[in-house]
Amino acid sequence: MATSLKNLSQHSDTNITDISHKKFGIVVSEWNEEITESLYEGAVETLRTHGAKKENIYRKNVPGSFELSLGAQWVAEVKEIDAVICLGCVIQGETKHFDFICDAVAHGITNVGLKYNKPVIFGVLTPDNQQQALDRAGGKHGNKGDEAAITAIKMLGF
Ligand SMILES: Nc1c(NC[C@H](O)[C@H](O)[C@H](O)CO)[nH]c(=O)[nH]c1=O
Ligand SMILES: CC(=O)[C@@H](O)COP(=O)(O)O
Repeated sequence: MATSLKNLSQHSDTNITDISHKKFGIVVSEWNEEITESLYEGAVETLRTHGAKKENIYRKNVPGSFELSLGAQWVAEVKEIDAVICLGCVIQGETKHFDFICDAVAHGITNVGLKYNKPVIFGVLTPDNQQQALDRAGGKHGNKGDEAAITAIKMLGF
C-alpha cells in the first residue's frame, strides 16, 4: 500500500516484545541531515516508548546512504547488538545516481542482516523531492524512523 494511503506511524502495539534488555544500533546517514535527524528522533522515541533503555541505543553516523551498508556491518558484527536500524534519505536528482545508491543500499543492508542473522532494518526514504521526504519524516504521512523501530521490535519477537 502506498504511504500516501497509510500513516507510517500508525501500527498495532499488540504483541510487542519486551525490549528492556535489548540493544539497538542506529546507523544514520548525514546526507539530507534535516530529514535523517527527524527519522532518528522518531526511531529513538519509539524504541524508548516501547521499553528500550537509553543506554542500550547506540548511534553510528555515516556520510551518505551508500555507506549505510558498511556502517550496518560494523554495528551488526558487535555480538551484543540485537538489531540494527539504518536511516537515510536519497532524493532523486537529474541523473541515474539515485538508482544506483538505492539499489546498492537496499541490497547491502539485506546482505548484512542475512550475514549476521539479526534484524537490519531498511529505514531509507527514497523520495522524488524534499516535500515527499518531509511528509515521511514526521509530516503528514508519519515518520519512517518510527516505522523502522517498530519493525525492529517486531522482528525481535518472531
Ligand atoms: N545524493 C544523495 C547521496 N549521495 C551520496 C552517497 O550516498 C555516497 O555518500 C557517495 O556516493 C559516496 O559514496 N546520499 C544520500 O544519502 N542521499 C542523497 O540524496
Ligand atoms: C541521489 C543523488 O546522489 C543526487 O543528489 C544526485 O543528483 P544528480 O543526479 O542531479 O547528480
